[in-house]
Amino acid sequence: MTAHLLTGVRPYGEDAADILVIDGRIAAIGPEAAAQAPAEAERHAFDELIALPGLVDIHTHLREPGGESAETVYTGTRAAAVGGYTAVFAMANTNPVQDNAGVVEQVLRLGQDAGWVDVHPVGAVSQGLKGEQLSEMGAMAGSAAQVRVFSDDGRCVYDPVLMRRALEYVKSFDGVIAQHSQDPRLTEGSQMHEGAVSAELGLRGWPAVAEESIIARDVLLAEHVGSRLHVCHLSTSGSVDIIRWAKARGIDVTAEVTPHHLLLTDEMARSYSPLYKVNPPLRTAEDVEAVREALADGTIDVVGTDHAPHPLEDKDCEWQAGAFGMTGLETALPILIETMVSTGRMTWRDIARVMSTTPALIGRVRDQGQGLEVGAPANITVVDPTVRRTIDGASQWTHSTNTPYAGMELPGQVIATFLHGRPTVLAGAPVEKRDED
Ligand SMILES: NC(=O)N[C@@H](CC(=O)O)C(=O)O
Ligand SMILES: [Zn+2]
Ligand SMILES: [Zn+2]
Repeated sequence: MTAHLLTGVRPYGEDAADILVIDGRIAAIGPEAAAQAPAEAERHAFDELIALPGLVDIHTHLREPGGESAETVYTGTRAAAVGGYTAVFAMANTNPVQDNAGVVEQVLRLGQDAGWVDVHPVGAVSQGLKGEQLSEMGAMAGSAAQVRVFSDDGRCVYDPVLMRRALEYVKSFDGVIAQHSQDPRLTEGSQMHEGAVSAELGLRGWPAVAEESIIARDVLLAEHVGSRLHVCHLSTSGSVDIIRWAKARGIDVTAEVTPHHLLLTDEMARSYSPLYKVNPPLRTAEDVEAVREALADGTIDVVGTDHAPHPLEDKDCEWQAGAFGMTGLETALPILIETMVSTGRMTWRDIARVMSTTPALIGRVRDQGQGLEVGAPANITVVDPTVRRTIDGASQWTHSTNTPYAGMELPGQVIATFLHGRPTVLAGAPVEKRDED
């Protein structure tokens, strides 16, 4: 038997209550926890700290296989644990692409061997992400990886016929298509959000309509075939309006926003630093306000990090040559505290909903996101919201350093993470898996 007693902690930021964990499950919460704790239980004093259900990232790039110079499953999932995550959905744009049962099972195994978080591989929609032929979605769904989320992320499923077929196909196993909504024709050579700043800087613009037109098409397709659509990294005020309309109409759509689109604007491009180059691009202050409001009112369902590590040479260069993407697993919760909790827009229960419960539901994962309740799997994140830290790319646990928050002071630090009852992070640092685990 393994047992942990978390004392003095505040579930969801509410009244302090001890939590007893036995053999991977929450055995008791409240006054009875200490009384029921076996003598050998490991004790953790977490007075004044906040407990949340383990975070679930619906959108992570782990890069392995093929992109190990940026990240491996090991380093990426270790960064996830340090960020408070207990599960991640690993995007399919690896090399080889996660478009068949063999590759998704390889990523699943790498995740299990690393042991930092549960890794749920995402399957590609199209073979080789080429947007032509459907991938072996059924085989991936039936594989050991039990894939339910399918995405060509990094690329848009542009062909409406292919998109329709994909939406139809995943219905048979309750899957979902996670779309990277970007019209490729309207964004050829685009470098940053199309607006006053791009005009001033002389960088090719990326119009909001390139995102919004695809989302509008896709919600109508999802309605037509009666299937489930997830919109990745929504970034504009117009996209929020379309999702609000679609939900009011009863369309089965969920939407995601990234931490960076909740905090940063296209003004950052004035630095010409590719650290701020991301897909979709950073938008205007009005868009930031719209996505904050939409996350608070439930129009946007979840926060996905879109953690996109890149090797230094792809970011330490001029803007035009830089790669799109920024790391995010270790800064997501601090940014949510900064933008949504400290501002009074969301409670800790709301944070648990958008960063744990709903992402697990969208991905049809049963042993995550269940909340801090007796009998639930003991996936628990313990956070100190009062600490303020200056972010420094070199001291993060991800293998890459392309964080846009370097030098920025952000609130909150994850002190501990428990994955199915086993600590993966203690005192803010990762804990290696022991043989007896
Ligand atoms: N977000 C990004 O800017 N980049 C992602 C791809 C993606 O999420 O579209 C990547 O794989 O690097
Ligand atoms: Zn994308
Ligand atoms: Zn992505």
